Amino acid sequence: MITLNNVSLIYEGGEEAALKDINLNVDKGEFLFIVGKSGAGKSSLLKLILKEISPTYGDISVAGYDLNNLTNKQVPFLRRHVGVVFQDYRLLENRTVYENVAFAMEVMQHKPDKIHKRVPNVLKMVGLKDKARKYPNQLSGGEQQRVAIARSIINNPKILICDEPTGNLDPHTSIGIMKLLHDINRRGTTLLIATHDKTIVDAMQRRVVLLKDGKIIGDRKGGYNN
Ligand SMILES: Nc1ncnc2c1ncn2[C@@H]1O[C@H](COP(=O)(O)OP(=O)(O)OP(=O)(O)O)[C@@H](O)[C@H]1O
Repeated sequence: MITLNNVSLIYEGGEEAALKDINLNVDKGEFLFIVGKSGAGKSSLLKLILKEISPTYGDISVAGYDLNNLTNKQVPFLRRHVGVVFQDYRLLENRTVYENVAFAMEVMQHKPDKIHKRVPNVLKMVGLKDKARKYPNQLSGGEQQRVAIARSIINNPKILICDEPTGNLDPHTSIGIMKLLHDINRRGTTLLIATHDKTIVDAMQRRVVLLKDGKIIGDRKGGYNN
């Protein structure tokens, strides 16, 4: 589902490579944590997979797309297959929970009756059925993150990428969010989570890729320190 072959990334003006000779293969349906200290290269790796940036060297393929040969016009086709969740939720403040999630279907030009059917189902799945008419500032951080997750999966992506999804949440709320992501993974979505959060990595006991100074120095199943 995702393959990186000998990928290196040097930012413009950067002295050292942010990622160095990365080889990574993620199969369909996998659940993967990417961990490492601040500056290790986690966000850069996710940005490469989303084609927000391009590698200096190496090949990347995502959901069947060869990213080196993808034109700017084709990037939206890749993004249809890849949902994203950020630490800071990035919700539209002047739209309700329902509207935030529906908007992601509207931009994909789904028909209104399909939107009216699917949005309540996904809100129910993330535990927000009763909050559909609320605005983001009327919700807790955990609830806002659930809206962001609902929005990220509303178009059934093959891959879900999360950058520090529990970064702003307390431990109890974080575990709730992880259970939801686990559920989404069990339904078949390939899941990549970049995180510092040792508690959730230890709790889940899944594949953990450890980055240090832009290199993969560990790749095995278990807790944060394995
Ligand atoms: N736009 C940029 N231009 C130049 N250098 C960058 C840029 N973005 C990141 N870097 C550098 O690349 C390296 C990796 O950064 P990256 O953000 O991928 O790390 P990270 O592991 O996600 O860190 P954090 O956990 O703090 O988010 C760092 O040395 C960083 O300073």
